[in-house]
Amino acid sequence: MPDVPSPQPYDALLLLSFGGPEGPDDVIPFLENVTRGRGIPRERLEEVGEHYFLFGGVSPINAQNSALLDALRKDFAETGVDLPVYWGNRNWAPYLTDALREITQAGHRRVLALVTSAYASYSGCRQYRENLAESLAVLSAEGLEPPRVDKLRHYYNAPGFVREMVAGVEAALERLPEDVRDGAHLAFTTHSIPTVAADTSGPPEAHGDGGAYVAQHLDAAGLIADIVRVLTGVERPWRLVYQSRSGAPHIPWLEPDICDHLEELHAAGAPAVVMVPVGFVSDHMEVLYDLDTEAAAKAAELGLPAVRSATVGAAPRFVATLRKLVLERAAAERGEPVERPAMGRLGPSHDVCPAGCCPARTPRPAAAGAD
Ligand SMILES: CC1=C(CCC(=O)O)c2cc3nc(cc4[nH]c(cc5[nH]c(cc1n2)c(C)c5CCC(=O)O)c(CCC(=O)O)c4C)C(CCC(=O)O)=C3C
Ligand SMILES: [Fe+2]
Repeated sequence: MPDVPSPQPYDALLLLSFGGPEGPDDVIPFLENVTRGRGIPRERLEEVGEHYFLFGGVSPINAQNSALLDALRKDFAETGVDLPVYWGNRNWAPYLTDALREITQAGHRRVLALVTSAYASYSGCRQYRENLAESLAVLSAEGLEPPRVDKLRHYYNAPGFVREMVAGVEAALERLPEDVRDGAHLAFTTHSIPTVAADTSGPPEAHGDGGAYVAQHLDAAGLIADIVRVLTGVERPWRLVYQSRSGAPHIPWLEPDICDHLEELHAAGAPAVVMVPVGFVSDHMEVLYDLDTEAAAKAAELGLPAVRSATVGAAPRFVATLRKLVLERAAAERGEPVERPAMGRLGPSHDVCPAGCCPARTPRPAAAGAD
């Protein structure tokens, strides 16, 4: 009899994401949820609200997560992985607390959380762990006995993520006019964050030379650029740039911005650019507005041929890599020896965030980590 892959000790997987508005009336309440106590200027909120209104007040992120949820369930069914998959968000329905309540009432005791952020950072890692702690506390206060929740390791260097991004860059290059294809630059983009948050991202011992956030993105981007070079036989210049900056202007955030980078490329005579959203796992608003709308308009204004490569979304190869990570972690929790596939130079991330990992400005209780 073939081995049946075991997810034990886990009895539920939780897809944990950001959430987004479903219509015009949701936009402001959603933005209020996102920015509660975070000191984002009012003007920035109004500006970001306009991005959503441009798309009928609907963020694409919920549909993207539904698709990922379906793809995970289908993959698990096909590979014999017996693990129910739930979904909860930080900022909009379905809310995390409701998902965890449902999980608790179904009798599940060990939950593995998969967050829709592939990298280390306060926003993409610890903040989700704080959300977990908060929701678990709410359930305890309701008299329920919530399950233990662990968090899956960062997957930016998992083979299925990297290979899917590579395939996306290859396909994007094909969409460029042939005469500029070989000369195209690769602009890898991710969410800008305050430089303070970048410098302290990841485990404390990783701080000091810029933090894990930038290091992990550089590792992934360099690797993708290198594989694309080998596959196409053409070496293309690449750079990691940033997008979606918010916060007050006097606080330093990671730079350069993608639009400034496009201007620089144009001034330097670059014939074309592929924008590679390496920092994002699906086509949510940051991708559809900041890249496909704003940066695309900037490139058009400059007369710079530009295409944007795909995010991994619910691609089968990405979903398969997530399943392997779930089974790897389950085996590790059972105390079995495991392979930890990882590409690039940094190696596999820790299973459990150590104390002081991606610290908050104001310390708050966090679950699924050492502190
Ligand atoms: C690192 C990172 C990721 C990637 C990791 C991950 O994917 O989690 C991410 C994802 C996302 N960010 C999103 C939306 C927003 N982020 C904001 C604000 C902020 N993001 C930050 C960082 C990140 N954000 C930061 C440091 C802020 C400043 C304030 C704060 O520290 O909170 C604001 C407030 C307005 C503004 O300032 O832009 C909004 C509306 C959406 C949903 C998109 C949709 O609706 O489709 C998604 C997936
Ligand atoms: Fe954000």
